[in-house]
Amino acid sequence: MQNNLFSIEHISKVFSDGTVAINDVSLELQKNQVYVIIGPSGSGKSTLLRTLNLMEKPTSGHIYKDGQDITAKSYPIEKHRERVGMVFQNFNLFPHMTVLENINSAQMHVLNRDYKNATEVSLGLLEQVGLLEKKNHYPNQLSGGQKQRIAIARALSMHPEVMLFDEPTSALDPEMIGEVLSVMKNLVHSGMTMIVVTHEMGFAKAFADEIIVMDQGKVIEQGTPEVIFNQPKEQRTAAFLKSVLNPL
Ligand SMILES: Nc1ncnc2c1ncn2[C@@H]1O[C@H](COP(=O)(O)OP(=O)(O)OP(=O)(O)O)[C@@H](O)[C@H]1O
Repeated sequence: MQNNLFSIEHISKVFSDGTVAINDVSLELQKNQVYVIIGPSGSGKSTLLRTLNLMEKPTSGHIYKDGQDITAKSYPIEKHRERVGMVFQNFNLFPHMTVLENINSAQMHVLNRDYKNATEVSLGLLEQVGLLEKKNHYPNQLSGGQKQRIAIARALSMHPEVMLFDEPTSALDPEMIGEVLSVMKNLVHSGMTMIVVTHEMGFAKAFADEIIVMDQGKVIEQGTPEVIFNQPKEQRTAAFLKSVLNPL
């Protein structure tokens, strides 16, 4: 199918201690769509996300991107990662580099852009995330929300085809969550696929084209926010949503 980005076919991930993190998952992910993966703690959401940039290699099954088997031994992982941006819960900025250097780094070392071109791209992205005035600061001079906005800018500097977000707001104080979600909101349908693991149900409801619900290593159902929130097929989905939406 022309709009297919990833075809995930029967993947499982068993860690060396025997934990089955993903248990026979198959999914089709389309270009320029927003997917939000939800589910209880330990259900395999992060592991599934990490298989898409091969930070975790499935123990069995295959993942195809644009028809090519990215799980094949011969597949060029580094080239793949250039096209797949990742934003982590804990930002992963380089502490010894300024904000500008953080965003320039991969552009210069991986894409071979010269300093002038990289800086031009970085300054544009800093403006986009509203942090131009912080360009000469170091990460430890920033709030958590600012660090995450810089991490998003850094991932965007590679002009990725797909952005993976692994609980991007869960390490933040509540008052900083909105500024990060607002940057993410502006990326929705901007030409890239977004795959987001989050407990922010407001984001899922407002911006997901499709919600993927996981439990115990399996995708138990998937559908539009309307269906998942209002008429979930699975009792486990209803119970999970109740626990996060009405915890008391
Ligand atoms: N490197 C690892 N070695 C062994 N087990 C692991 C490893 N990474 C994750 N797991 C286990 O795999 C299962 C799935 O973990 P994963 O982090 O994917 O779940 P999750 O749904 O993202 O959870 P959370 O919402 O708490 O982040 C869990 O039981 C976890 O303990």
